[in-house]
Amino acid sequence: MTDMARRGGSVAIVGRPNVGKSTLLNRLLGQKLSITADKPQTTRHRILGVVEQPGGQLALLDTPGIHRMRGARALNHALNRAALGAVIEADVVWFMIAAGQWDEAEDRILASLVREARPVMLLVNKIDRLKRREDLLPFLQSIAVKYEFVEIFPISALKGDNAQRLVEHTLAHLPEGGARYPQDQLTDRSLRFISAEFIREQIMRSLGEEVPYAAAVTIEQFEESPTLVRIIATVWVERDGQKAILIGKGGTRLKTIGSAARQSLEALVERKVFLQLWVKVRAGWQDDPRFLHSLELDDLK
Ligand SMILES: Nc1nc2c(ncn2[C@@H]2O[C@H](COP(=O)(O)OP(=O)(O)OP(=O)(O)O)[C@@H](O)[C@H]2O)c(=O)[nH]1
Repeated sequence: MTDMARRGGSVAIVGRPNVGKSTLLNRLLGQKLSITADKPQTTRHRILGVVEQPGGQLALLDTPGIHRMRGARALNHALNRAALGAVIEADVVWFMIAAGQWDEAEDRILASLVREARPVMLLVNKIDRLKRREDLLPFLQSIAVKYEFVEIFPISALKGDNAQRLVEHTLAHLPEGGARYPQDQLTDRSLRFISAEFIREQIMRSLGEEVPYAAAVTIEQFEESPTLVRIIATVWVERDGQKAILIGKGGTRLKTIGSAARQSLEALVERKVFLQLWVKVRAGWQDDPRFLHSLELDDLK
């Protein structure tokens, strides 16, 4: 097959927070690119991951979970905008839900997808979690009537069940000649950006409810050599109390976060990583357009 003939296109992965969108992206890439945690609203950006297959190329767009806006902080608007922006860019949409769960949030998301008129494949994730397998079929029947989905796919992003079939079926819906990224390109995000995300991932994972949502990471220094990547980063929080929690007694929590982030970065860059973290307070950053701009959170990316 010539390169010109290879099928390809963009696929937006959308759904409510925490259904497993980033887990699926990483699974299909065969490596971690998008951060995951057992908490809603982990993903804050649109993350491109390019999946190469013999039959073509999928440009997967992982998106922030679409959520109902409580209050109207600029950050929340940016998250929903990033998700819907990816849908507008996409040739096909993967609408992900968790097996057994369809309520008002799903109705709302579906309504916005219908408006954009893209072919929608429904992904029913976390089938490995179902206690009774026989519950799956009636659930699939009950959601099949919601919309004319192009296909409905039960999957497990975590275990990989049905993931390869999903890719093959999706390629069939993408145009010939649509592969647009070089075959060795993984993403359009810089290593610097991914580093900030990997640090944020560990904050999401190691702290309770409040602090992760008040935290943002910026990279102050990023130097690469063939053997070492040297990173100095600042973690921004909104209040002094959050700073104290993040640092922990005698600095232990920050140390644990830094060490876990360093390890996951080393796996990505296949080099040693030196990582230094600072914590600073910036009240109201979630409403500060200039700061959101510096986090690349003000565009449709
Ligand atoms: N059992 C099970 N857990 C899964 C599966 N897929 C994802 N998870 C878990 O669900 C949680 C959320 O996964 P994420 O991939 O971060 O979810 P997300 O949809 O990207 O979340 P947001 O960033 O909030 O939009 C994590 O703890 C995952 O390990 C699955 O197929 N089975």
